[in-house]
Amino acid sequence: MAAPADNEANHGIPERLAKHTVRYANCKDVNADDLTPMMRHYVQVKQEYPHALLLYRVGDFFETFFEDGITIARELELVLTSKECGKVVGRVPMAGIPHHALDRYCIQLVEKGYAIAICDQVEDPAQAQGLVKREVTRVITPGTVIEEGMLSARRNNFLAAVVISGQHWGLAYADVSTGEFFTTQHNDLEQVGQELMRLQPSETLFPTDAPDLRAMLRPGEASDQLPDCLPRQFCYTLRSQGSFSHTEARQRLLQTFRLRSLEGIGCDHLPLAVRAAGGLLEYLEDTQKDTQVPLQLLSTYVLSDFLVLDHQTRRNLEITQTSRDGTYNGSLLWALDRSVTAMGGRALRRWLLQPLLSVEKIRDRQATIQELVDDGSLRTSLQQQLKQIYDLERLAGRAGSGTANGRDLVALADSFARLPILAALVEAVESPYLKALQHVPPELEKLGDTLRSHLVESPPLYLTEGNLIRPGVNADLDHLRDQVKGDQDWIAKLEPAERERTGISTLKVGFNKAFGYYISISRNKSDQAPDDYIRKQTLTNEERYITPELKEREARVFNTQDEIHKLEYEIFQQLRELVGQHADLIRQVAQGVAAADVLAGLAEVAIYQGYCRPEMVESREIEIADGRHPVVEQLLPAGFFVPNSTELGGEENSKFKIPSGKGTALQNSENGSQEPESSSQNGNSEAESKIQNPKSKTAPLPSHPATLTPSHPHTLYPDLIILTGPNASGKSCYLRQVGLIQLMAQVGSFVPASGARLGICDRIFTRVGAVDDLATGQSTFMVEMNETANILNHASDRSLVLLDEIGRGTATFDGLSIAWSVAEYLASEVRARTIFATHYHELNELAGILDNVANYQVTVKEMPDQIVFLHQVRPGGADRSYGIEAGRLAGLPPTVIQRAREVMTQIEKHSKIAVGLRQGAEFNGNGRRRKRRSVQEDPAEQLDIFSS
Ligand SMILES: Nc1ncnc2c1ncn2[C@@H]1O[C@H](COP(=O)(O)OP(=O)(O)OP(=O)(O)O)[C@@H](O)[C@H]1O
Repeated sequence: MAAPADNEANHGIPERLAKHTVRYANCKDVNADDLTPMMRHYVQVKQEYPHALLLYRVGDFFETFFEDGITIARELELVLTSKECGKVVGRVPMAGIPHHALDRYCIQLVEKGYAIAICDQVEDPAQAQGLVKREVTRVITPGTVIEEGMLSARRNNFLAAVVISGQHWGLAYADVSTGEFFTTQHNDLEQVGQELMRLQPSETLFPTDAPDLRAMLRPGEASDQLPDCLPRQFCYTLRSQGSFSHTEARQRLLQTFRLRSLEGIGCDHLPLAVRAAGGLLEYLEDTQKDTQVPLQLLSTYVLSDFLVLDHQTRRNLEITQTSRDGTYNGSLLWALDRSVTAMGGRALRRWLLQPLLSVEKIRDRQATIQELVDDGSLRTSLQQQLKQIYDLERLAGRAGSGTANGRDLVALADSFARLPILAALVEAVESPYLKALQHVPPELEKLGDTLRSHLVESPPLYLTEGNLIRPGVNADLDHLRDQVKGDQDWIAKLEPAERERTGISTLKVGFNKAFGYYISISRNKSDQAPDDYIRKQTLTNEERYITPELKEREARVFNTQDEIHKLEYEIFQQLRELVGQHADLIRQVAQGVAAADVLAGLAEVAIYQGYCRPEMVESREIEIADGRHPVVEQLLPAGFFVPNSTELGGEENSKFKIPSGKGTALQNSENGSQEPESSSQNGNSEAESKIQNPKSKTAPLPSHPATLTPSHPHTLYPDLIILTGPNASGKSCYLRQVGLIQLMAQVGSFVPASGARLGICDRIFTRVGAVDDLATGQSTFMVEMNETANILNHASDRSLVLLDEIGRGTATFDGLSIAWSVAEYLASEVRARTIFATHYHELNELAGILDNVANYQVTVKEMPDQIVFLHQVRPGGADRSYGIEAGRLAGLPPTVIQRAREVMTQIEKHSKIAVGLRQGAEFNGNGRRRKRRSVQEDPAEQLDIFSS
C-alpha cells in the first residue's frame, strides 16, 4: 500500500485540508475492506470508470471523494472538505455539488476536457432497505454531450475517431446532438491533422495497445500513445483496439444501420474508414447507456470533393475566428451570418469550412440566393417563418435519446406547424433549395397534430410532476383526475360544512407538510369539538384535529396524484418514442430548412452589402471587378473601403476583361515590364476613390458581372502578381480579399465586387507573417519555411496561392533569394494563380523575365509631412518602401532617420540584381510563357545578388 498523503506537495491538497490529517488522497491506495459500505461501493464504481470524474449521489448532493474530490474542488473552485471513513482510513478528501446544479457544473468540467460518470440513486431512499441502490446512469464526455445547456447552439459538437495504418488513415466523426455521421479515408498522414483542425472535435477516440486503455488525455496533455500527426490541442480518449478491428467495426455498422453491405454507403472498400466509424459507434454504446442516441446513416466523403483549406489558410483568412485573438467578431462568419435559426448558423459554419468544387452545385446555391435577392418580400416572409422554427436537429436527437422534456416536444410541434406555411410561401419558386421546402412529409404533419392534441400548451420543465397531458387523451387519466377533483372539492367544502355542523364560525381547514390536512379550532372553543375529531396537535392558541374521512380523502388524493403523474409520464414517454422514431425524417427536413436559412441570410448580406453573383467557370481565370474585403468593409464606415480589381490566370482566349478607365483595373502589358506608376502621379485622389466606390448600403445589386465586358481575345492574365507597396498600404488586405472572394464564391455566396468571373480552385493556400510557434519550439523563419514548403509541394495550376512576405525572418540576401526562387517556381513550374506581396522590390525584375508574372503596387500619395494611403492597386512596382518614413512618423530620433537614409543610398548605389531564369525551368506546352532572358552561364554569377 502506498504511503498516506500528508502534505500539499504530495497530493496537491490545500493546507487547510492537510490539517485534517487526510491519510489517503487516492482511492487506489485504500484497502476497500477498511471502508464503510457506501464508500466501498464508491471505490468499486470508480475502478470501473478510472478515466472519468465520478459524481456519486448522496442525498441532495453529488459527492466526489479522494482524487476526484481534489480535482473538482480545484477546477470548480469549490470548498474541499473531508469525510470520515472509519478508524483505519480516517478522513478522505471530499467535494460536492448540489444535485440541481449538476448541469451547470458539468458544462464547466466538460469544457475543461473531463469525462464525468454520474452515479445516481436508482431507488427511492425512503423505500430502500439498507444501502440505497446506485448505478452509473450516464457518462458525459466532451464529445457525447446532448444536454441543451452544455452545447453551443450555433456550432457542432463533434466526436471523432481516428485509425492510422502506415501513411493511411481513416477518420469518422459524429455530432451526437444532431445525428450527423461521416467517415473518410486518405493516404497522406499530414492531412489527418488538417481534417481534425477543420472539425475542431471536442473529443477524439484513438485505438491503442496501451495498458491504460480508457485514459482520457485532456487538451495539451502529453502522451507517447499518440502519434505526432495528431494535433495536441484536442482531447483524446484512448480506446482498446478490439472495437476498432475491421470485423467488429463492420459488423457493428451493418447491425446499427440494418444493412447487408457497406457498399451503399460507399465505404466497403475503405477499411480504415470502417474501423473508425465502427469504433466510434461502440464508444457511444459504451458511454450512453440508456440514452443511446440514434445517428443518421453514415455517409462517406472524400477530402478532394471539397476545396482544400489547410489550417493556416483557415486561420489567415479568419474564416470562423480572427487570427489575432480568436474571436468570432471580425471573422468571415461574422460578416456573412444572417441566419435566423441555430441550424442555419451551424450549416453556414460548415459550408465556409468546406467550400464546393462542383460548378453545378455552386450554381444551385447561387440560383437560390438570386431568387431571394430578386424577391425581397419572399425573403423576409421566409425569414419570419424560419425564425419560428426551433432546432429540429437537436430536438429530434433529444427525443431519440429519451432526454427531451415536454417543452421540447411542444417546440417540435410548433415547428412542424410552420412547415406547411413555408411550403405555401415557396409554392411558385424555381430554385432548387427553395423547391425542397415545398414538400412537407405527411408523417410530420400527423406527428405534429398528435403532439399538439396530447400535450398541454405550456408543459412544466419536469416530467414527473404532472400537468403534461391534455384531458380527453386517456380515459384512465381522465377518470383519475375526476377522482382527485371529487376529493379536492370535498376538502374545499369541508370548512363551511364543519363550521355549520359545529357552530364554530372560526373553524378552519389547513394544510402543512408534517400532518397534511387538519381542522383547526381556537383553544377556547376546543370543548365544542365533535367526538369524531381526533386531536393531532396542540398549539398556544389552537387545537388541530383530523377526522378519519379527511385522512382517507387526503390519502386518496396523494395516491391518485402519484398514479396520475406516472400515467402522464408513460404517455409522454410514448410520445417521445414516437418522435424518436421520426428522428431521421425530422433531420432531413431540418437540413432543408438550415440550407434555406443560410441562403436567405446570404441573400440579405448580398443586398445590404452590394454583392454580385459571380460567374463560375471551369477554366483558370480569376477576374474580379472592384473587389472588396467582406469583413474590413463592414468594419469601416460605409463608402470608405477602396475597391480593387484582380485578373489572374486567364487563358489566351479569355472572353472578358475589366474595362480600362476603371480607377483600379489591372491590366498586364504584353511585355510584363510596365513603367511603375509614380505614386504621386496616380490619377485618383482619395476623394475620387471614395466617389468611385460602388459599395452603397442601398446600391442596386447587379445580377451578373455587369462590369466585365468582352475584351480582346488575346488578353493575357498573369499567373503571378508581385504586389509591392509601403507598410499599411493595404497589401495584406488585398491578398485576403481575393482569397475570401474565391472562397465565398465556392461556398455559393455572392461576392463583394461589382462583377466576377471565377474559375474553380482546388486549394487556397495562404502564408502570412508568422509568429514564433513556441509550442513546437519553431522559430518564425522555420514556421514560414514549413508553410512555404507545404505550398510548393501541394499547389497545382488550379490552386490560388496568397503569399504575404516571404523570407523576412532571415538575412536580407537569404530572404530575397528564397522569395525570388519561390516566386519563380510558382510561376514557371506550378503555374498556380499567385499573389505575392513583398517589400523586396527586386522581385519586380521577375516580370521582365517571365511572361506570366506582372507587377502591381498599392499606391500612396506623398504629402510634405505625411503619406496618404490611397489603398489603390495599380499596375507597376513600387519603387520605394517608405519604411524609413514610417520610422520617422513613429518617432525614431532624427539622427537615426538621417543615417538610415545615407545607408539606403549607399546600398542602392552598389547593388544590382543579376539573376536569370533558373536552368530547366522550361515553360510548358502552350507556348505562352517564353523565356525572356537566358540563364546566366556562370553559376556563381547567378547567385550573385546585390554584388557591388
Ligand atoms: N482597400 C482598402 N480600402 C480602405 N482601407 C484599406 C484598404 N486596404 C487596407 N485598408 C486599411 O489599411 C490597413 C492596413 O492594411 P494592410 O494591413 O493590408 O497593409 P499592408 O500593406 O499589408 O501592411 P504591411 O506591409 O505593414 O503588412 C488595414 O487595416 C485597413 O484598415
